[in-house]
Amino acid sequence: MPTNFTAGPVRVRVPATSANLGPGFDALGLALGLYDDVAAEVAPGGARVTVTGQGASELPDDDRHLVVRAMRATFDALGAQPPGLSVECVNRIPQARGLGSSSAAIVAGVLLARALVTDGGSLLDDEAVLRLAAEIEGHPDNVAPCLLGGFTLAWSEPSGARAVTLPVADGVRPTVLVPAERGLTATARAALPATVPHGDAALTAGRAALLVHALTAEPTLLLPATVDRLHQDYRAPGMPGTSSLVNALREAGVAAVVSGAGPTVLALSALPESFPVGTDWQIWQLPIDVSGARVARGRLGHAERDPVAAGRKS
Ligand SMILES: Nc1ncnc2c1ncn2[C@@H]1O[C@H](COP(=O)(O)OP(=O)(O)OP(=O)(O)O)[C@@H](O)[C@H]1O
Ligand SMILES: N[C@@H](CCO)C(=O)O
Repeated sequence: MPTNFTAGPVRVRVPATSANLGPGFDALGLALGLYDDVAAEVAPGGARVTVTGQGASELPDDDRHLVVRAMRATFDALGAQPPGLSVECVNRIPQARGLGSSSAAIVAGVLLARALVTDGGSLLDDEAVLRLAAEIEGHPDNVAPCLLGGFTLAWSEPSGARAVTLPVADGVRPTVLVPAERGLTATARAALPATVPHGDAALTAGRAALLVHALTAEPTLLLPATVDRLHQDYRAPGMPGTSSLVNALREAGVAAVVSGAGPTVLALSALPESFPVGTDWQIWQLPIDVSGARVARGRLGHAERDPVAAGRKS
């Protein structure tokens, strides 16, 4: 059992992620070049969280904050609970939009707690970090790309979540179309049926397999490869604007899907120049993040505190 915590703060940069990618429900995910920066250090008592950027006036500033909850769960796993925590968050990932904000917060918390415990890396290896983060989140398809970067395929075994990273072919250009309205993943999951027709399951399994090929080797197949029958139609009544935009983009030949549990739309191929998206949507072309979460020693610096999203092109 460790009893010592490292001196001084640690910080982490965590990417946004888009899960499902159409037919890969709870399995496929992509890390995107839009980041939250979080720093933490051990403090005398209680938890104090400061937030700037996304969610600044809305998120809790104490033990209820998701980063702190993930840190506490990790300290429990490591057998060493510090008296208190001081946490600073600079958030750029919009929350409850389908861009993996909760997974980013969880991954940040798990990695920060591990880095604050002396010898934390040997007590909790990277595979164990994935298992713990996926357990806290409830499914592995966002935490895997957030941790590993790139295009990931995640699955769960009796011992917990596992994931592999696959190379993405040139020519895959993610664009996210982000609405003002929010949608909680828990609500979107409650809209799913307990069973689906065999034909829908068979079609979606085939397209998920095709999607791995399309993303890694043949992007011209992205449109047929992103057909899903497991979740998007069931969730459409709860996000009609998202559903209409996905359908319109697909009719225009764009491989568009609901990002995660929505309501953001992810396009994996370029939008036609004059496509009428409407003014309700923010349109961001984002690079694929290939590094995943990055931990460093020290407080957030000037660059990490800059609220403008690095890599984001509107
Ligand atoms: N950076 C953060 N700090 C603290 N809490 C957060 C943070 N990001 C998300 N949360 C919590 O998670 C909730 C959103 O999680 P949810 O899983 O519904 O959406 P998401 O992760 O943004 O989308 P998706 O899982 O579909 O990609 C927020 O309402 C908030 O309670
Ligand atoms: N696979 C998850 C991703 C969102 O967290 C879902 O669609 O519910």
